[in-house]
Amino acid sequence: MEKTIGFIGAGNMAKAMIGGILQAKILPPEKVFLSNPHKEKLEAMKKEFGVQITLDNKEVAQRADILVLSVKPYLYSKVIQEIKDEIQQYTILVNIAAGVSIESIEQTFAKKVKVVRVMPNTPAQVGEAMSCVCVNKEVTKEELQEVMDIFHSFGEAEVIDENLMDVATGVSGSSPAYVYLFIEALADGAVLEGMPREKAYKLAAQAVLGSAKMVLESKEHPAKLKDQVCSSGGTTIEAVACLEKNYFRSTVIQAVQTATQKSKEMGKK
Ligand SMILES: NC(=O)C1=CN([C@@H]2O[C@H](COP(=O)(O)OP(=O)(O)OC[C@H]3O[C@@H](n4cnc5c(N)ncnc54)[C@H](O)[C@@H]3O)[C@@H](O)[C@H]2O)C=CC1
Ligand SMILES: O=C(O)[C@@H]1CCC=N1
Repeated sequence: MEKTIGFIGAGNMAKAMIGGILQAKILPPEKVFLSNPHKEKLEAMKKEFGVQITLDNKEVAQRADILVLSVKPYLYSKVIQEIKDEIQQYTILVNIAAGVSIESIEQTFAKKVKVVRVMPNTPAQVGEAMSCVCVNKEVTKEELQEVMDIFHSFGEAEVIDENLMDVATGVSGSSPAYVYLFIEALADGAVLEGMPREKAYKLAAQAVLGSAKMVLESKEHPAKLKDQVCSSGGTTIEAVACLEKNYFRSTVIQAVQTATQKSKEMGKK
């Protein structure tokens, strides 16, 4: 890719995306720019990835053709005020913040600006992200394709309507955390029954990975795949009954709803 990419904010999501981009070799580290107020954080990222670092957000805004605002949502308007005069007509601004709408960004700029809103997730770091993408009308089809190429380089990416961004946050942006809780709990159960912890994490994580792959590749309904595991009068149905009795699915449904509502609330502020 000819373009440069910049990240303002060197936190978890920037690290995951940079890791994914460099692993996929879609851009060399010299074309990746990164700013953050903490020198140590930047130096650690330089050491790990070889990217270009600076304490100056404006410098990244000047040098990036595609500029990812990877700061917390509440810092968006402050950072935009700081960099808005550095943005070129051709700069594509990528908004990855939970609850921050395209319209609110357009209003902060008070001039025409190309905005891509994305909800990625941290498995970007290992090339297995799920990113949901929408754009404003200033972004051309070719520019959307370039942005999609970046997000496809470290996982799956899909264009969705902006009104689905809050629920996309609930079901995929936030959900790696729920899955890690599940893996941790699976492993704790195994440790309780006497398995060494490291082995328990491996077994639990591989079971989750394999099951997810089955859903994606077989295209079967998850309930059918579940039925294939549950032998009549066997071990699994005992565990499934226990999960049902303790509101497992209902709790997960409520968790997705809660994250979605929170994203909506954040958008109203
Ligand atoms: N962590 C995740 O799984 C996901 C996060 N997001 C979004 O990504 C954005 C970043 O989230 P995280 O990386 O998790 O947060 P984080 O807290 O890990 O990273 C934010 C970084 O911004 C830096 N920062 C603070 N003030 C700054 C300023 N004025 N200029 C430049 N940098 C500044 C902080 O030092 C920190 O390194 C958020 O808007 C979040 O909603 C979206 C999808 C998933
Ligand atoms: O917790 C958050 O607000 C961010 C957005 C999705 C994942 N992390």
